[in-house]
Amino acid sequence: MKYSGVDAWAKDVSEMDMSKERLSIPQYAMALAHVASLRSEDPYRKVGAAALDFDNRVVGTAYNGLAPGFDAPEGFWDDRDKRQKFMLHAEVNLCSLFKRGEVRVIATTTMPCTACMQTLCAYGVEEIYYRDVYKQSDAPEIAKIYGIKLEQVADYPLHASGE
Ligand SMILES: Nc1ccn([C@H]2C[C@H](O)[C@@H](COP(=O)(O)O)O2)c(=O)n1
Repeated sequence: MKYSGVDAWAKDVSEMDMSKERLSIPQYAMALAHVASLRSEDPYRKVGAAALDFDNRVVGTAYNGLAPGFDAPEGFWDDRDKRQKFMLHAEVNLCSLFKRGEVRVIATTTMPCTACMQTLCAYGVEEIYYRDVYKQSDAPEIAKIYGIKLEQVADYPLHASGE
């Protein structure tokens, strides 16, 4: 599949033979995560995440941002280093929606950071899909040692791999 934007995606979908073509579960979860990322208020990096249960039903979606109800003071967004410790990651916000053992699949538009990967392990998540690599993360090493599937998914409606 090749998508280069919402218009191209809409055209492709309208031309798809829906009786034969079907999104895979990772693509489905990533498309949901992508839409959630559009709600992020972080101008530097917008991250979305989606959770599916053991029947592939949607448990919820979330995105990175400030604690609910907190209004950023003037200049808050100007300094990435200063605001970093206050940002709630999409994956942590997602974990606030379920209990351990309720979710099998997570898709997140950015690879989980080390702390979020540890949290996802604690919640019993079995498969994690990410779109963008997050360089300062030990997620691949953590996934390997705990036997969690961690795979990149970059080709899905709204987004084409290589873009
Ligand atoms: N897996 C990730 C990586 C980052 N972020 C968020 C936290 C910040 O809001 C923004 C930028 O993060 P940083 O400055 O740490 O790169 O992205 C996130 O929600 N999930």
